[in-house]
Amino acid sequence: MSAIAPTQITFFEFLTPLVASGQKTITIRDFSESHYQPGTQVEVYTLESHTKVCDIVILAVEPLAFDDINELHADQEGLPLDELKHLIQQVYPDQQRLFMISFALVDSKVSSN
Ligand SMILES: CC(=O)Nc1ccn([C@H]2C[C@H](O)[C@@H](CO)O2)c(=O)n1
Repeated sequence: MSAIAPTQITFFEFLTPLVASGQKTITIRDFSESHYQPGTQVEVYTLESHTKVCDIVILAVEPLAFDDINELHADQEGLPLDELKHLIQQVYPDQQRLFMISFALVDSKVSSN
């Protein structure tokens, strides 16, 4: 039996401009936050104030070991590699088994035609 896919995701507020601008295209989470389904649309909220930021569509969810996080991941996260690894160690201490969630920004602009 498959679990119901989540329809919301939170990011630290300081990271949400990167998500809303389309610069951040992945996030690395632990197993408990890995149950997103490719093809689903997900609402993005700030963690601190639960303010809606934008919508994204999930492209893929893939396992990623902490030790395999590299410059390409940092580029996709919009963060320097050392900062990204430090942040992940703070959020998920001593967790080697992580998941890379790839996503695309949903354009919220409505055509006037
Ligand atoms: C509950 C919650 O919002 N947790 C997280 C976990 C991670 N992030 C960010 C930090 C890094 O940029 C990547 C990789 O973990 O995702 C986050 O914003 N919120």
